Amino acid sequence: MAGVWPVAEIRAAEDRVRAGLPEGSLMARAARAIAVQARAMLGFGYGARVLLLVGSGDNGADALYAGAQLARRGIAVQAVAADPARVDGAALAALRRAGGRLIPLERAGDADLIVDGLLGIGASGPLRGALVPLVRHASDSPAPVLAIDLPSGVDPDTGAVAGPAVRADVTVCMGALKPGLLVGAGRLHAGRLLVVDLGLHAELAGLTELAQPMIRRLDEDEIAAALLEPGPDDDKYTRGVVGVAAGSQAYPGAAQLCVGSARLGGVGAVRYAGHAAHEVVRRWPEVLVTETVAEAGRVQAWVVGPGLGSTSDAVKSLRGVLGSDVPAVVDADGLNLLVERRQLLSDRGAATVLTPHDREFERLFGPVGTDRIAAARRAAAESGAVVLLKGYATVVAEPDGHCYLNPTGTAALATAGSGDVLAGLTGSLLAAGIQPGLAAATAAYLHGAAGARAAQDGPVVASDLLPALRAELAALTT
Ligand SMILES: NC(=O)C1=CN([C@@H]2O[C@H](COP(=O)(O)OP(=O)(O)OC[C@H]3O[C@@H](n4cnc5c(N)ncnc54)[C@H](OP(=O)(O)O)[C@@H]3O)[C@@H](O)[C@H]2O)[C@@H](O)CC1
Ligand SMILES: Nc1ncnc2c1ncn2[C@@H]1O[C@H](COP(=O)(O)OP(=O)(O)O)[C@@H](O)[C@H]1O
Ligand SMILES: [K+]
Repeated sequence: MAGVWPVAEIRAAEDRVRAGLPEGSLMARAARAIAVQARAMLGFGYGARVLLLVGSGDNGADALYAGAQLARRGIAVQAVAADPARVDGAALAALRRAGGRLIPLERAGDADLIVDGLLGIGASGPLRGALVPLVRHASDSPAPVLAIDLPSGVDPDTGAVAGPAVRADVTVCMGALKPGLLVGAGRLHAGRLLVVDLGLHAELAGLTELAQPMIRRLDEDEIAAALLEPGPDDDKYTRGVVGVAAGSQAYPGAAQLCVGSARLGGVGAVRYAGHAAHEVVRRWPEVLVTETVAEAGRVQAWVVGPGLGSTSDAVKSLRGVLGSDVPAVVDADGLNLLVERRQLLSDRGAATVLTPHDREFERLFGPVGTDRIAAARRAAAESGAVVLLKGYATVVAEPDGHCYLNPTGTAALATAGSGDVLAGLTGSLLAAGIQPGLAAATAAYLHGAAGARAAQDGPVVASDLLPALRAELAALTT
C-alpha cells in the first residue's frame, strides 16, 4: 500500500527526519537517486550532455548536487538558473568543483537529458517570471526530461496545471507520493514515477493516529487480496447475488454491458430487472431476468442507472433500488434522476456508491474545479455516499474523507459504454461482500487495467473490456 501525502504533512515529517540526521544527508540521498536514474536514462556515460534547470529552492539544490555526481562520471553538465542570484551556493560550488558550469539559457547547447529542478513541493500558483522560458526550453527540446520530485508547473496537492508545465518522461519523487503526481493533469505530466524512500515514510505513518493514511494508492497485491474467491462450502447464494436495474427499450446495450461485467466480480448469480430483459438473457443466458425491481427477488447489492432513461419506469427502478436495504451503485441516468430526488439518498440506511463523470458530478454537487480530490471528498461528505469521480485518474472518496487514487487506466476508456462496465463491476464486488470504498477502488483499478490490456490489441470499444476484465482477474488471482 502506498500512502499519498499532502505537502503540509510531508513538511512536518521532513522536519522530524532532518532533525535526526547530519546536515545535508537527506539531500545527499536525493541527489544519489537522481544521478542513478539520470544515468539509466542516458544509457551511456562519458561524453553525454545533461542540462540542469535550477530553481532557487531545495529542488534546485537537488539538481545541482545530482549534476555534480554526474559530472564526476565524465558527463558534461550545464546548469541554467531561474535566478542566478538565488541559487544554493554550496550546491553550485559542488557542481563547479566536479567540472559542471552555470551558463545563461542562450548558451545552452543540445542536451541528451534535461533535469527539471525548478520547483518541487515549494511551488505555489502558476509558474512565474524566469521559470517560464526555462520550461518552454524543455518542451521545445527533443531530449528526455527527468523531473525532480514533481514536474515544475504542477500543483503538488491537486495536480492542477494552470500554465506552462514540464512534461516529464520520468519523475523521481522524494520520500513520499504527493497527490499532484497521481491526479489531474499532474499524472500525465509526471510520466513514469519512481519513489525514493528517504526515511520519510515511518515519520509520516507516525504523524497520523489513523490505521491508514487518508489518501492511498492501491497496488496490485492489495487488489488481489481484496478479491474473494469461492471456497469449498460456497454455493451461488453465499457468494452473493447482484441486481442490475439498467438499460431500457431505447438503450438495451447498456444493460448488456452492465450485466456483462456484473457477472465477473465474484458473485454467484446476477439478477436483471428492466425493459431489456430479452436482450440480456439472449446475450447472457445465466442471468435471472424480471421486468421490475420489485419482482427481482433478494440480492446483496444493486446497480442502477446505466441506459435507464428518465421515464416513470426509470424513476420506479431508482426508487425500488434506493428503497432497499442493500448497498447500491448509482450511475449515469440514475445520477441524473437523483438531482431532483436527493431525499432518496438521505433516506438510505445501506451504503451507496455514486459513480459520476464530471458533468454528472456538476449537476449533483456543483463544478468539480481543479482539485479533484477535494471535490470528491466534498461530495462524499455531503451525500453520505462513496463517490467515485471518473476521469484520467479516477478518485474514490469515502464520506469520512478517506480517498483512493486509481493508478490504472488509459484514455482509450473514453468510449461509449465504458462506464456501464465499471458500474456493473462495482456492484458485483459490493454484492460479493467487499466494503463500499474498497469495492469502488478495486473496480476502478480492474476497469483501468482491463482498458490498458484491451488497448494493446487495437482500438477499444466497451464490449472489449469484458474479455479483458476476465483476463485481468485471471492474472491477478492465479
Ligand atoms: N521532502 C523532503 O524530505 C526532501 C525534499 N527535498 C527537495 O526539496 C524540495 C522542496 O524545496 P523547497 O522547500 O526549497 O521548495 P522548492 O520546490 O525548491 O521551491 C521553492 C522556491 O520556488 C519559488 N516558487 C514557488 N512557487 C513558484 C512559482 N509558481 N513560480 C516561480 N517560483 C516559485 C519560491 O520562490 P519565493 O516564493 O520564495 O519567491 C522558492 O524560491 C523538494 O521538492 C525536494 O526536491 C530533498 O532535497 C530532500 C528531502
Ligand atoms: N481521458 C480518459 N482517460 C482515462 N480514462 C477515461 C478517460 N475518459 C473517460 N475515462 C474512463 O472511462 C469511463 C467512462 O465512463 P462514462 O463517462 O460513464 O462512459 P459511458 O457513460 O459512455 O459509459 C470511466 O471509467 C472513466 O474514468
Ligand atoms: K521539479
